[in-house]
Amino acid sequence: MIPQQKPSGMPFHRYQPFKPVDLPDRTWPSKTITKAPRWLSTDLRDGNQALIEPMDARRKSEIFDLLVRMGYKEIEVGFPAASQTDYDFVRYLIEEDRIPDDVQISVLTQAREELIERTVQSLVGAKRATVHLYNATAPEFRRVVFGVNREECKGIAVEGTRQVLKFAEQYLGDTEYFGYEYSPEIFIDTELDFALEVCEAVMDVYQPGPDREIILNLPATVERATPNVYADQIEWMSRNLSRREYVCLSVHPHNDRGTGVASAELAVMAGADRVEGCLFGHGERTGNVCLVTLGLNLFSQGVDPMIDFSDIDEIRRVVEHCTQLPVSPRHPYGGDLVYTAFSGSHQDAIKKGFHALEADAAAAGVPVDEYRWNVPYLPIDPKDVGRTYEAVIRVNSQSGKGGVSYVLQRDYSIDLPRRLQIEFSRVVQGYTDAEGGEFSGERIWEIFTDTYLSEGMVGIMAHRSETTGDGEYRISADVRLRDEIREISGTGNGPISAFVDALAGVGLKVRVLDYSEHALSEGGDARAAAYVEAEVDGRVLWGVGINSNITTASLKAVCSAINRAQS
Ligand SMILES: CC(=O)SCCNC(=O)CCNC(=O)[C@H](O)C(C)(C)COP(=O)(O)OP(=O)(O)OC[C@H]1O[C@@H](n2cnc3c(N)ncnc32)[C@H](O)[C@@H]1OP(=O)(O)O
Ligand SMILES: CC(C)C(=O)C(=O)O
Repeated sequence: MIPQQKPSGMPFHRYQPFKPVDLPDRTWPSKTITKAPRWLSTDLRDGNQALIEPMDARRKSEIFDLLVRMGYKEIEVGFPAASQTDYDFVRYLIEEDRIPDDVQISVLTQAREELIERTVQSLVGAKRATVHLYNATAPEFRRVVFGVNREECKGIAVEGTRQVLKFAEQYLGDTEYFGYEYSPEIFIDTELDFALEVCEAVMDVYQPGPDREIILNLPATVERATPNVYADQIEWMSRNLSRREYVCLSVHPHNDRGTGVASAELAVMAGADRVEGCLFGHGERTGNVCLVTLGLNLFSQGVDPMIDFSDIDEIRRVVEHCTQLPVSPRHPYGGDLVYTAFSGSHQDAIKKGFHALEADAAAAGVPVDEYRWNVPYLPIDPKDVGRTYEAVIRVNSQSGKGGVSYVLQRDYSIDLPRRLQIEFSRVVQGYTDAEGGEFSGERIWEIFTDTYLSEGMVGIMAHRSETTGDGEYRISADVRLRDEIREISGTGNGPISAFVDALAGVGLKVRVLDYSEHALSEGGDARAAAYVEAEVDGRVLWGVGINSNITTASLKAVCSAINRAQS
């Protein structure tokens, strides 16, 4: 019988389901995203206002330069009326000429005259600048926070817009491109007809038109609905807004339900032209939508994100340094562990995937770095974001033969035959079970050498051989047998069988079942590895030999199998 879940006792009756939007002819579910939306980074504003220690000018400047290097063209640089630090930072960017000509900075303000004036003043001398005005429009905010009715709430937005225009005219005569953005804050909880009414009223004042776009930004200030509801809201607004061709419809998802990325993506499918967010999802509470995830999600679908993520670790380092908050090791695309497989079946598939990729690329005559990426468990090639393959396969107690052998091959050029992989991974498993934690390449190599390459009962000191006229192979060898050096000789159809014959003469019975060898390196000091599967005293096990002489390597491998049988 299937176990029955029990009521949790949690006070869920205190919460109400979010009301869906009545939009039966919604079109977004059948859309796909084929080009990057316009991005706005609000790392220096929404991201900054939620830090334990807001960034100082130096840290803000580092983030700004990073965003510019990455290719962001719209950057919200602060809330200048909030603090002297924010104000001074905007002044610094302008006065020190730190803003490239093709970058539009923006600044946020409440709809309060004295704040708007100071905000606009902060922009004097900027070539391109946007003032972003907001006021909360949701019913609960109208009632509790502002104590206003719908008309009065709309009036705040309208009056604020007028004041922005007035002060822009007064202070920003030299600005080459002045932009205006309006956000009905808490849009997600605002009645759609009212959100539309406020946006229309704001547009009536601003008068968008050719070369005079207005950005209407519809924030999921607190993410409270499933992403499909947000998408319906955006599609509804997109369909019903007048002057749509002059409106840049922007979204600003937060991540309270953990679905900020999905909300942004569905919103773009629903008609949003622009997305506001922060690198690695910084921002109020659970954060703003993560721009890294959104960008690289597009990349993974073959769409140019129009942002350069090719050095993800550098991006992460700067963000961690400036925000003084760590990025989770599991963070999509940028976390330490996100291109790593510890578990055996994943490692096996990845290893096979890499081989197949190389073979397919070679067959197609295309460099592997250019070939269509398709490796199991890795949505993108870690190299495309500046990672190496070093950390792709790491070994712990969950790992199987694929992982262990991959690490040996990657770090030591050791290419174990399949049955030896199985045998050795059981050896490693014994250690990982006993010791716990992750095993580095060095540790695995140490176990490998202890297991297969260390001295034992028998060792080969020297050997001489000749081939007789009828193709028989004769060997005589000096072997160390326990503490004695003995000269032994034997014949066979090759060095291994002749050596096995010689060993039989001193009572060591070995039956060789399988053999393989490969070069470990190229050039004058080339070494080879030999692998022998042998039956010794009724046990079947592998031996390994490494030497610059391939015959010596194979005789060592026979000795290694005998020694292992004794242990
Ligand atoms: C969703 C968002 O992220 S919005 C951005 C939020 N970011 C910030 O608030 C950071 C910067 N803010 C600040 O530093 C301060 O709030 C300041 C300097 C702007 C204003 O400070 P204060 O004047 O002390 O006001 P306070 O912070 O208490 O803000 C609340 C007041 O502003 C009013 N208010 C809040 N938002 C708005 C708005 N968008 N438009 C008009 N008035 C607003 C409130 O109704 C309240 O008014 P009341 O005092 O008459 O009740
Ligand atoms: C000011 C607006 C855009 C905001 O930050 C929010 O609603 O989250």
